[in-house]
Amino acid sequence: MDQLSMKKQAAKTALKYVKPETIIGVGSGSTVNCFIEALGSMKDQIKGAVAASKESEKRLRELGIEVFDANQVSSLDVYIDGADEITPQGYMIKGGGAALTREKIVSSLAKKFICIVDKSKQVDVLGSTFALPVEVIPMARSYVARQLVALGGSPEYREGVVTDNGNVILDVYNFNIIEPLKMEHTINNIAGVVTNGIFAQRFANITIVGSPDGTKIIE
Ligand SMILES: O=C[C@H](O)[C@H](O)[C@H](O)COP(=O)(O)O
Repeated sequence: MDQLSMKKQAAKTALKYVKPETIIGVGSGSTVNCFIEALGSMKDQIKGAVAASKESEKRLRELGIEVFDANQVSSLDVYIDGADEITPQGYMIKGGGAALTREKIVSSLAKKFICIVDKSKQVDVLGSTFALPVEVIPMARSYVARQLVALGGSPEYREGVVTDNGNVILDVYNFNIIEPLKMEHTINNIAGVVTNGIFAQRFANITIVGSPDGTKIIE
C-alpha cells in the first residue's frame, strides 16, 4: 500500500469523530487535504470549520464549508491534523509545511486533538527522523540560531519560506527530544521565537494510523 492510500485511510476514519452541528478545527498538510476531501460527504451536517492555514481555508471554502476566524469561536469540539512525527504518548513534531503557529493556536481551542498519520510518522523519540521547525521573527533569526546551537541543535534557515504570519523558519537538526514538554518551553522562551514545532503541551488525544494492515486507533 502506498503512503497516500494510508493517509486517505486515516483521514476517512477521522470522520467518525466529527459531530453534526459543530464547528471543527482543521490543520494543514497533505494528510489533512485527504481529510478535507473526505469531509465533503459531511459538509451539510457541520456548521463549519476554523482552518490553521490559508491553504486549508481555501480548500474548505472550495467545498462550500463555512470558515470561521479563530476569534469567532471560544471552543472547538475536535481539531484534526497530521504530524511529521508522533510518539506512542501522542507527542508530536509539526511544521513541515510551516503552519505550526496557527496549528498550535487552533488546536489549543479544541477539546480533543485527533492526529491522522500514515505509519511512517510513528517514532519512539521526537527528532529521530525529522528536523524540528521553529518559527522566528525575521530580525531575530541569527540570535535564535545561536541559542539553538547552544542547546545542542544544528539550525538551518528554510530558504525562501515565509509563514502565513510573515515570519521565517529554522529547521533544527540533531535534537534528540527526550523531554518534549521541557524542550517545548525552553525553545519558546528564546526571544524572537514565535513558537516551535513540538506539540507536547497540546498533545494528540487520539492517533489514527493508516497502515497496510488496516487503520489503528490509539487513544
Ligand atoms: O506545517 C505543517 C503541518 O504541521 C503538517 O500537519 C505536517 O507537516 C504533516 O504534513 P503531511 O500530512 O503533509 O505529512
